[in-house]
Amino acid sequence: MKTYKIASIPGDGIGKEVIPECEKVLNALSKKHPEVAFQFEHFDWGGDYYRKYGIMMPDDGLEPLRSKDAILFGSAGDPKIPDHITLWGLRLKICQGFDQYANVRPTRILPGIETPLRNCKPGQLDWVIVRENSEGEYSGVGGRAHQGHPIEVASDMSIMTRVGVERVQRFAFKLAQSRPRKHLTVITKSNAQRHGMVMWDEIANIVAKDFPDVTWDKELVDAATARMVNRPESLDTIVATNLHADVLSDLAAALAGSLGIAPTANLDPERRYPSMFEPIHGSAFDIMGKGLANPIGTFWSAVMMLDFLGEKALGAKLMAAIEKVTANPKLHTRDLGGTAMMSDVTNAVIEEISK
Ligand SMILES: NC(=O)C1=CN([C@@H]2O[C@H](COP(=O)(O)OP(=O)(O)OC[C@H]3O[C@@H](n4cnc5c(N)ncnc54)[C@H](O)[C@@H]3O)[C@@H](O)[C@H]2O)C=CC1
Ligand SMILES: CC(=O)C(=O)O
Ligand SMILES: [K+]
Ligand SMILES: [Mn+2]
Repeated sequence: MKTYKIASIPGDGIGKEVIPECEKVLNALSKKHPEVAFQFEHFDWGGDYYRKYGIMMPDDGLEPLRSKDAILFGSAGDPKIPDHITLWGLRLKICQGFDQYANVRPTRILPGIETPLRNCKPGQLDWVIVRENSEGEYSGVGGRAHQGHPIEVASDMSIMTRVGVERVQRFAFKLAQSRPRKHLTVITKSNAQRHGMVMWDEIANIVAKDFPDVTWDKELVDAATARMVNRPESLDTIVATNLHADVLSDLAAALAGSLGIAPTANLDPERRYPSMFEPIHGSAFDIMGKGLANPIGTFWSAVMMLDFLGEKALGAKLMAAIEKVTANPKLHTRDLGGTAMMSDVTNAVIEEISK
């Protein structure tokens, strides 16, 4: 029997609701397939922890995570604490601390889900967005001076390193190569941002030479939004900066039906550190504590976790169960226009995997 050690960090808001549901689903999977087990260690980090100790997670909090096979994460964000404190104190501390530089965000229209795109057939929207996850606009470099005075100044510097850009592009080319279309779109803003983004374009030209079987094109990020809406079938694998891909992936999720469905993996592809799996959404202050959250994005993230752990068959089994459940409109949560509660969706997925 193989036992995977999983750090479970629900965090805040609906993260505290969807992560326990995901543990139930993984335990049900293990019950059906006893050759695999999950040993969860729980970490109560987040807004409540901050209210007690003044920090989102302990300063040496990466240590107990280091020995884990993977991290399951909910969301960082509390209505009563500034968003930059919660995000930097928890999620970014882990992503950057473990150099999880490749953030992978698949999007497709699952069975039974409606896209707001009038002319888009389900198979025409099948993307994987690779988000640079360690530097760029979210490097945290910058500062404020003259605070509160009329001459106040504030800056956020976007840091692009050759190593950082090349490694994420190489990862994206390789991912594109593994998909049937073998196509990559490199998204930048190299007309207006004339330094770092120009370097992105130059590096893409070099890395592309190592992937002769991958076709690729470039798109500026503003035009890319329109292309996602108007010609979804022209895209397949996408690579973009930390900020650009953050924005594009919420758009992608909405075009595929809901932010509540979309999964993500924060990967250290070299496996020096544990990787972290989470839904792309945040704490959803407007629905937290009501049992209304759609747990599918978290369950799909668990599929990505199983795949990364090498448990492809189990991942496929969970994905099939998810798709069986989305295909039934009676099991759609409110974000999908339905009336199902989060627990109805969880129970239905568990029922499917237990068959
Ligand atoms: N990875 C993380 O930890 C993230 C944290 N955040 C944090 O979350 C907090 C709220 O951020 P927002 O910008 O409002 O984004 P959000 O993703 O939490 O919510 C945006 C909208 O989508 C809906 N939504 C999101 N997930 C849903 C789900 N599973 N089921 C049904 N509806 C869902 C929400 O109800 C809301 O109307 C902030 O503190 C923000 O910094 C935001 C995004 C990611
Ligand atoms: C923080 C955020 O928006 C994200 O990780 O997507
Ligand atoms: K999240
Ligand atoms: Mn985001």
